[in-house]
Amino acid sequence: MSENKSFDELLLPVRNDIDRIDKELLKLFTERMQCAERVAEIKRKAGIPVLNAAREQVILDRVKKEAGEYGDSAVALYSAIMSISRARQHNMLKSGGVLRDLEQNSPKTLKADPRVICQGAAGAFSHSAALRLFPGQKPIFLPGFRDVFEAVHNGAGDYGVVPVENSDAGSVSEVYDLIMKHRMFIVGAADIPVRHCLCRAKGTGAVKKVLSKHEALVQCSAYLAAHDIETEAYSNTAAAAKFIAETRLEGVGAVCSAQAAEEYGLEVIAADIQNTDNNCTRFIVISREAVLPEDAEKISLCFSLPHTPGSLCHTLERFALLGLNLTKIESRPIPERNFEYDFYLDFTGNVHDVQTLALICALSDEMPRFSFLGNYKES
Ligand SMILES: O=C(O)C(=O)C[C@]1(C(=O)O)C=C[C@@H](O)C=C1
Repeated sequence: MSENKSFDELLLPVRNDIDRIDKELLKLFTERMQCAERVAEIKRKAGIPVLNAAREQVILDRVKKEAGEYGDSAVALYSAIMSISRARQHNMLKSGGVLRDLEQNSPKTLKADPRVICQGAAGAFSHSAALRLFPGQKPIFLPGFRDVFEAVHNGAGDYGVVPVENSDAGSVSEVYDLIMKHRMFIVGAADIPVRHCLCRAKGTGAVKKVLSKHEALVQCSAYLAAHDIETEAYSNTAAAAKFIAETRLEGVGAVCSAQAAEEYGLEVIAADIQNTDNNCTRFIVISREAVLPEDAEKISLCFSLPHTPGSLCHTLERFALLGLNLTKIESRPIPERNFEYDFYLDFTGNVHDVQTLALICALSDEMPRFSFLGNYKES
């Protein structure tokens, strides 16, 4: 430090330079945005899409080359500038018309007195979830997830209640795939605490093997391994309980809820055998039509991304720019497309918010595949 000057005094001239440069940058940024608006008007007349990936690549290659040692940083900066440019154009062109119609015209409340479909049998965790989500309704049980989706798809039921994720065992991938296959909307969600019991038919001997849903067996893996109990996957926890109550197979037990044990008159040998104390499963409500409450708080989307460097990062940045909090991201392989993926994204937000709707509409226009899955309340 020079003899008599403070750090502030030393910084002053360089900060003055930065302020002067920022002023110029801002002026140029504003001018560039006005160019983007002119481009949008031309695109409106010509009916061409906002995104032009080839043009963006030409710009990115050029700035990388011209910025020398700052090449990669310049690419990051220009990617952000062009993302903002696209967002402006999408707003002007009111992109994503289908989604805007959905936001305007979808019902805001769930149907009264609906027919609710669940997988499994009475006493299943889906049953608890259905009672939490639709108090007073008597759900209809079908054997598989596929049956639940088909029943809702063909109108035999209004809503289906299915699990999507467990805090210990992770996602139920079959359900994610069925959501896409049947183009269902998610219209509600609830987190249900999951406590498993080891049960047997009264009067049968020591349990050597248990039947239960695959996910439940995973959630109880530590206990079952410690007690040398063989496992066999069954369609559902409560269905397994019902099966062993009916067949009374010697040495065969079930892993199920205390309610299922009671429902089918089983003896509980050990309670709370799950690996973790706060074991919890998230259930969603699926529907053929969207329901978009004014106070919905969670949005789910599914999209694929172009195979370009940083495409996921730049997409997520757009959520950050609006202060939207991502609560889940998951990738699933796209059937028949080797090593290409759909991304499932959950974030807190409401589609009736103008900026959030604009972002979703912009993404729907830009992504190779895009589905808005729903905006719902969590109970
Ligand atoms: O040149 C265009 O077509 C534009 O829309 C402008 C612009 C940009 O900001 O440079 C924005 C979006 C396109 O994806 C490509 C480039």
